Amino acid sequence: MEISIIGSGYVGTTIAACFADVGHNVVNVDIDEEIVETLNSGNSPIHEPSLDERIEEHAGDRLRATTDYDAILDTDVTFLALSTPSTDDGHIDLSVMEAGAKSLGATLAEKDDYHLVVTKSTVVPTTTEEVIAPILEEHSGKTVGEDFDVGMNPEFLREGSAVDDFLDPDKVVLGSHTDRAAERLRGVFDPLLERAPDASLVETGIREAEMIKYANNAFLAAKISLVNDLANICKEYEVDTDEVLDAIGLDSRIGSEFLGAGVGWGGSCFPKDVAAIVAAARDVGYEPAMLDAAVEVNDNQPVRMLDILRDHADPDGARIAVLGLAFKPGTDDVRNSRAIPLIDALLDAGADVVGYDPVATENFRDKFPDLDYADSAESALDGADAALVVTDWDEFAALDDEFDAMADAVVVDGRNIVTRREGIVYESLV
Ligand SMILES: NC(=O)C1=CN([C@@H]2O[C@H](COP(=O)(O)OP(=O)(O)OC[C@H]3O[C@@H](n4cnc5c(N)ncnc54)[C@H](O)[C@@H]3O)[C@@H](O)[C@H]2O)C=CC1
Ligand SMILES: O=C(O)[C@H]1O[C@H](OP(=O)(O)OP(=O)(O)OC[C@H]2O[C@@H](n3ccc(=O)[nH]c3=O)[C@H](O)[C@@H]2O)[C@H](O)[C@@H](O)[C@@H]1O
Repeated sequence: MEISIIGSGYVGTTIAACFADVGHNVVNVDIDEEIVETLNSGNSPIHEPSLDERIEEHAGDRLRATTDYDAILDTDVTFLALSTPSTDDGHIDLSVMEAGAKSLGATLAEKDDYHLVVTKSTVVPTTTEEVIAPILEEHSGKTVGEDFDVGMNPEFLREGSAVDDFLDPDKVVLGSHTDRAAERLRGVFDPLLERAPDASLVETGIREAEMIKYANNAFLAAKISLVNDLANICKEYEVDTDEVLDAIGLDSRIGSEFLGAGVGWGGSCFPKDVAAIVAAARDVGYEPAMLDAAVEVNDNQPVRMLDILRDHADPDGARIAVLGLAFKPGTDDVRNSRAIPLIDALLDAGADVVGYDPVATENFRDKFPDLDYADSAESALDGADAALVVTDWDEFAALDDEFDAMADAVVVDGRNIVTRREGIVYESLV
């Protein structure tokens, strides 16, 4: 099938390379010329395991990129993979989606045959039908349901394992309203589903598909917050948190994944998506008490971590090593990293902070240009009065003698990964 993808960021690039991999011809349309050039030269504009090889293999053949929306005219289906950030009050910001839909609509005016437009981005229920479709109609002069259809296909990939997650998903969710749209969407995913026989296919309505994405992310974020709530109680009662969580994970109704207690969830999606669905709920007069609580628990984990630090060291004037700046291991992404509220609070308290991360230092430097950065965990710890472990990188779990070089070997572990031993004052957050 001929597929066009608008937006070649994290999601657009990954799905383009993977669609090419399963045999489709794919064109990425992005306004960023550098991204387009990078893709056309066979390289990946983002860091993601096994993406480079796929782009190198398919670029110039089944995969190409352009800044020209006219490329859409030769395709059967267009995916909108544009960013959907938050406004200051937490609502979804649709301005990028609206701009993309306008350009797409104007291009579709020139298309003679039927076309399918699929929202891949995470959008609140009704957006595809009540925002995107009317823009497409206005700018193309065509009628939805007659000349073209809209659909919704939420994405569940994770950063750091995006290619594997996309090619071997738990489920594929296809939202549509007409048989014609459903059939074309199935045609896109058939070759992928043949290669991933364990994946479930969920065919549903458009607003259901939109809500499934939020329900998925909100459930996972709330699961971590509930785990953290329980872990905080464990700590107060001096109960071994790991033993409790391992045991509850054996109940198949609970499951053992996403039970990692600690300093909480960050990243480019959980915080903005939970905020967006909470704001959308309030817009229709519903108070989402569970989701509010999930956010409150998450916001409070860094505060608890600093309280624990204060039990052992006064941050004022102290040199504090922060180990881990990425929002999770395996990525250089620092968006909404838990390190941000922690470092803000440490600086407010008068601490002299030194940060270290195996790969995310440069991205963090953009946010905190004046911070002191170390080029290894060892040098961050050298002479420090205390250390906070914020990201669960394997190399932090392996630290040992390096703690002996600290002025005071106080370690507060926000991810429960450091091995407790003689000679260090060790306290885990949970
Ligand atoms: N990043 C992730 O891990 C996941 C993201 N999502 C959702 O997917 C959507 C896209 O997210 P990302 O790929 O992370 O965004 P991104 O910000 O990485 O990429 C967006 C791309 O769109 C391009 N762009 C902006 N305006 C444009 C226009 N008018 N025409 C053409 N291109 C334009 C930008 O240059 C950029 O390359 C969001 O709704 C996000 O919530 C869903 C699952 C996973
Ligand atoms: O919508 C999205 O963009 C994506 O958001 C998350 O993926 P991602 O943000 O890449 O990373 P996760 O592995 O889910 O981790 C998110 C945050 O939760 C934290 N986390 C995760 C798991 C856990 O057990 N405990 C925990 O604190 C991580 O440290 C991280 O800060 C979802 O897992 C994806 O399914 C979804 O597609």
